Amino acid sequence: MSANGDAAAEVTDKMGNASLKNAEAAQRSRDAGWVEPVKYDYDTYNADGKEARDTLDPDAELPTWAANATKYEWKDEYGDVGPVSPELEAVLFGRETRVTEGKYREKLQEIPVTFESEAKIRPITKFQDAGLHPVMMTNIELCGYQLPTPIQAYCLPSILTGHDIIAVAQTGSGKTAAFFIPILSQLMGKAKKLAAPRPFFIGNADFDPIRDGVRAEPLVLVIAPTRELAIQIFDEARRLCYRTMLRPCVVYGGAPTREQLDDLRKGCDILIGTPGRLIDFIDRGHILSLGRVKFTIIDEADEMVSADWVEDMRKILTGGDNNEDSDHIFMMFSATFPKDARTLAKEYMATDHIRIRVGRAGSTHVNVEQNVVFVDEPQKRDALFDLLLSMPPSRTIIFVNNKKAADFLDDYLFNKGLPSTSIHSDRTQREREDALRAFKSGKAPILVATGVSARGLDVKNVMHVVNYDLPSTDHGGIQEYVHRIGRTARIGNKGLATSFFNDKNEDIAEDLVRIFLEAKQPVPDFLEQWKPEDENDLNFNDDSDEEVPEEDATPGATDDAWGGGTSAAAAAPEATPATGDWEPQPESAMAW
Ligand SMILES: Nc1ncnc2c1ncn2[C@@H]1O[C@H](COP(=O)(O)OP(=O)(O)OP(=O)(O)O)[C@@H](O)[C@H]1O
Repeated sequence: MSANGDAAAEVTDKMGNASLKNAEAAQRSRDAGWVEPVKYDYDTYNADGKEARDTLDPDAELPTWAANATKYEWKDEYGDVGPVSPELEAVLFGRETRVTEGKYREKLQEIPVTFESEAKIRPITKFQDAGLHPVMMTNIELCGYQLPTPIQAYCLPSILTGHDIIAVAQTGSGKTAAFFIPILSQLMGKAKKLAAPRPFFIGNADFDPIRDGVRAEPLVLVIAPTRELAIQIFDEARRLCYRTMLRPCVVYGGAPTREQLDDLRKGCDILIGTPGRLIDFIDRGHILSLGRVKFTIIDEADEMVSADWVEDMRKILTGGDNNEDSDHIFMMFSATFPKDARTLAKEYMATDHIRIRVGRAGSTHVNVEQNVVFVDEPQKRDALFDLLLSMPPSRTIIFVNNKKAADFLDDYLFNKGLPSTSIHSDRTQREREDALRAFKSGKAPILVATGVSARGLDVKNVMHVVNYDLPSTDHGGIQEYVHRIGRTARIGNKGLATSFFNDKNEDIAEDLVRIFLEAKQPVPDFLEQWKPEDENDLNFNDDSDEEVPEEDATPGATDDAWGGGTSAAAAAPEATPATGDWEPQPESAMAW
């Protein structure tokens, strides 16, 4: 046999061995209880345009875009509250796919809250005490929210007094509902007066969005950094707007502009979007006007005020026909808020804004058990496979640091018979939505992701987060770590985070050790050298308030974690009259 022949035989042998090994691995995966992986149908799902589609199986079902998800559609004859829709209720509030409160919920309630405001506010202890609209109360009940979380306890009364707000609370602690409940409750019943004219389209077979549609003139604008997060916020809005005239819409890149446009033309009171697509629409003034916006909410605000987004944010907040009246309220929410970001954030806020912080900004939750194991780079793949097989199958997110690595690892796991899929910014939006759907439904309970998915994702029963690659300090660093591991242990559930560490990760070691010590997690020997001298004095640099001018610092506010403010009164909240029954807010409180 020629040398070439030998080489070819060797390659064939290697391939044979590899497939044998993969077959063995697949068998081990089945024995461990993982479901069979399902191949993604790229041809069907990515076929673009009618011609491409015509070549495919006509029965192949294409899922709808998340932006087109069903919502409550109001009819003029409804009066004040719309009738119940059992089918829609099942879709919106079904417990099978939604995160529900876990057994360790009381741990959420124990976290100390720092509240700074010139206004006297008393946190609520029950939703019934917040003076919410009755339809909102019913929707809260349908959501299964029995008690307000700490961030909600403070945000509800604060937002009802009409202040700008910066709110920081740990991952999975209900920040989305913390802003939507009070805002939507205030708008309920007033939507008819405030909203722009609506077209008649329900049941109107002749409805033509171009001919009959209207310009979208939302009252609420929510800006989020990623498409998946925008969709998720939209889902919460669909639930909390149920049976009301308030119509939520979501716009994000990668999905057909035309369909989002047609939806906007049916009327939009609550607009959620990612910056790029929002700007597209703002640039077309006949499609979207921000002139009526009363509430602007910036989610994951520390990310959105960073240099990466500065230009986009400027365009959105000042580039169109924005409502510049003083009654326009701004709010910022995040689980992390480093000092620099806080300083930038203040530029968007009124001087009398309220600051609410649950725990230390950027701390992790005790409900997450955090582990770190030393694994040399070449051993990581095998270590991951062994790790996945060493515990009962459960929804797992594996974070890597780049798109190539995500594809590569997804293929590796898939070839080993594990039910994986992946999500990152090089995948088409169709693929991203399908990946998430497969992950949520359990068809692909292993999701390989880049940092794009670190923030906000709220998926039921994510039991394990693996940092296959730890984030480097110049790409997200410890903040990203906090968001990543926050995909598990949401709202009183427990979860596990495992991070692979080796010499490449030394840059994050010190921050990681501090986070472990703060959360009372065991620090392994190989990280000992990064422990601070005094383990009881964890000086989180970004939690200090050094730039506060001395004359502004209030006594007792020395450990204020806000990056300062002109009059940071570290005030103990005081009483607001709590109404048990719904009473419309006085006009002065509504300010419009
Ligand atoms: N009061 C409540 N009681 C029970 N569950 C709640 C309550 N409020 C919100 N939730 C649920 O908690 C989950 C987490 O909420 P949400 O996604 O708003 O968290 P978050 O604080 O924004 O987290 P992250 O910082 O990771 O984005 C959601 O599934 C939501 O439906």
